[in-house]
Amino acid sequence: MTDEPVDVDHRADADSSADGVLAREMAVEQRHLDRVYARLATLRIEAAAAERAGYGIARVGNFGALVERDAMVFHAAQRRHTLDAEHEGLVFGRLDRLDKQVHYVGRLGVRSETSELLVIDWRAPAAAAFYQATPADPQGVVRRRMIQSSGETVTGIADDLLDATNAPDGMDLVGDGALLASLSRTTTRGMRDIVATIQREQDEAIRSPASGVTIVAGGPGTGKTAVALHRAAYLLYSDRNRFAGSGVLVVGPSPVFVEYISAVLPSLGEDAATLRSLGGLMASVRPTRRVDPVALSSVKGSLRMRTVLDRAARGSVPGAPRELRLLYRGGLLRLDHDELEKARRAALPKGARRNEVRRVGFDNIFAALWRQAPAALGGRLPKRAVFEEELSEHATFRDFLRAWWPRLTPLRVLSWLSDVERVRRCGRGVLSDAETKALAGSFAELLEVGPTVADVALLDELDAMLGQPRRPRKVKRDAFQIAPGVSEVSTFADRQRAAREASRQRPDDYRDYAHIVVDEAQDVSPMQWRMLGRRGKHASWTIVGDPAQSAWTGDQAEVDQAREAALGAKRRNAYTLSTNYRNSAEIFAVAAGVIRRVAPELPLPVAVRSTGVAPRHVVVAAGELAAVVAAEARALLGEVDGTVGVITAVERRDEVAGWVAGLSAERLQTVTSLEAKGMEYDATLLVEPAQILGEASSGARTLYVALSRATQRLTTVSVDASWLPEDQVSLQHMRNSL
Ligand SMILES: Nc1ncnc2c1ncn2[C@@H]1O[C@H](COP(=O)(O)OP(=O)(O)OP(=O)(O)O)[C@@H](O)[C@H]1O
Repeated sequence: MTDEPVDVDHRADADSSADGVLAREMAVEQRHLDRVYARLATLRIEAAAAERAGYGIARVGNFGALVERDAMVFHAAQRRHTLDAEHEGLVFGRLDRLDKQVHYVGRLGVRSETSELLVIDWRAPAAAAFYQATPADPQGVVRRRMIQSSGETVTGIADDLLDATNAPDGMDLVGDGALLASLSRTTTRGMRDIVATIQREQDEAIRSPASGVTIVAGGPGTGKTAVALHRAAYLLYSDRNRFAGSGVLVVGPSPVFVEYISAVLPSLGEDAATLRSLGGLMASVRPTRRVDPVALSSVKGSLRMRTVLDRAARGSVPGAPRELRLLYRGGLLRLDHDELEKARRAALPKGARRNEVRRVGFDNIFAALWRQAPAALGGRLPKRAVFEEELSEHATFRDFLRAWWPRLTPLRVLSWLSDVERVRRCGRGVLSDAETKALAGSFAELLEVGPTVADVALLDELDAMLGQPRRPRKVKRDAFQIAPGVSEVSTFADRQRAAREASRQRPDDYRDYAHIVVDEAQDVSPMQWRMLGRRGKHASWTIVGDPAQSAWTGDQAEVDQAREAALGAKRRNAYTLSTNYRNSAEIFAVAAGVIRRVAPELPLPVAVRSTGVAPRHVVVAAGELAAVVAAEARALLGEVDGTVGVITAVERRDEVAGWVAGLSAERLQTVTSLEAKGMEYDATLLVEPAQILGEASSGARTLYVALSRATQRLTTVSVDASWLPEDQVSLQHMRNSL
């Protein structure tokens, strides 16, 4: 990499007023941007042509040509891919270094036709100083400049002087902080990348070592999700073969959340990561919106369910034949219930997978029948091979085997647990009476209504316990067969291409990810950790979460145990984020008041932005709730340009959604307190917060989440105002009639 200085223009005789300096500096940056975009246009044309030509060379097929093709196709394909990505804000930073070099930082690296470095990719080591340098530790940077642009036009610049002693004469400083400007912008439906304003503590977590387990903690709005996504992009950049080849899986709490974050990686030019919600990890299962009560989902998430499921998976099949009676060669062959049970148990030693040892069960039946055949058949007894062959073709016998040891699906086994007596048998010693009844009741709805999110981890566990029926093996495709007759494993371009191909061709139940990012990790249950662990046996991990926002009401020791088992003995790298970039200070004060009541010692992040607008707490009579909620939602839509989130207790969601139906569908979303996890809106309207508080023993933490979703406006509407922190009571607006 050459670090030649690029064209810098400091004209001493120019206008020295603030506006004059700003205009001059913006013109300097505009000239650079023009150069970059012109170069980009050429590169785009060249890339398309080079790729076509490169594959033309490949068809010639000799070794020298392949090497040449390698270079051409690699650069061309990579370029075309990145050049086609979104380029708004392509160049967003500039570093003036002590050694007089000037580096521009942007979404991708761009060189001039003479290999001069016009832009450094933000993920490259040379760009790290843009995020990490401070006046206390300038890292060789004299001035850091943020460049804002719209399309291809520079719209603003903002400077930090990092090394005043070494600043050259005539170095101008302009602008206000770009971070605060970016925080005050309007929220759209999707999350946006923060590549231009990543802060130092965030950058350290993003660039944490690729191997091992990176753990990022921090309160609401500290950028944990943003860090997790930028880290995925960083890993894909730093070792594309490994991470794009075997895949990066990003897991979030809900489909609403996954939709919210889905645009961030593509905006960074990365589309190789797989995004899934916790309920969407099994390709064959789609959970419904049915939600388990918090206490029940803690039972379903508990490791105790392993015992229950294991017993269910190994138990007898409901409705299976209790005896076998077979007329064969004029004799009666008969196995009673005890003999059938013996054959089943002998085929299922501990750890055996039922679908995989089906053949052993069948063999046991043949053996038991053969033992009694001499007595039943006398002189008509054939040789054993003939006996087995004839039985295998005997229709009644085949029907019996199918009914006695069917191929089982996880859904079928779980639905057996709708029978309360079976749950009692399978749960002996691990489930209370109340838990037994609640589980059976919930599984009764499984076949009719569909599984809940917590059921998915149970189905996945059963899938692992039951195993796959044996299937003929498919011929394995050679990932490095790049074209018919052209096969090689040694060139970078091929690996690159194979990696991209691999991500497209990954099977639905793919499990061998190179890296797994888990967001909102505080809400992952022990059974869900096991489900994640099965998908990353050889993976490195990024775990992002905030224990204070957890809705888990079960045994914390179980969570720790399951999580440690999933992550394995890999090295841990821990980071803590301390600034809340989302909430205005006024809004976060309400959330802080709620969490302080249950966790007075908890370190809380600092909200850096103040809007001067106090949250609005409206107290109404029960009969007025619907009308006031609709009126307040309408008011918020008028006050902010962006999104409004209406947040309710789980059981009220549909009712409240009905109250605000008809208001802006693009800008307003009604979500439950649990769906609100990780989300962000310009304004939020909390309906009856006391009900969220009372939903479960984790109610205060869930209310803390709900109260910390808004960037600009927070309104609460309560019939029961007892939840209000004391310092907020004076702000409440009593309202008895409309
Ligand atoms: N360095 C930054 N520059 C600009 N915006 C930022 C920065 N860091 C975070 N943000 C913004 O702050 C908001 C909160 O970030 P994010 O959702 O990642 O926080 P979080 O820690 O995951 O929050 P929570 O735990 O509450 O879900 C987002 O809008 C994000 O874009």
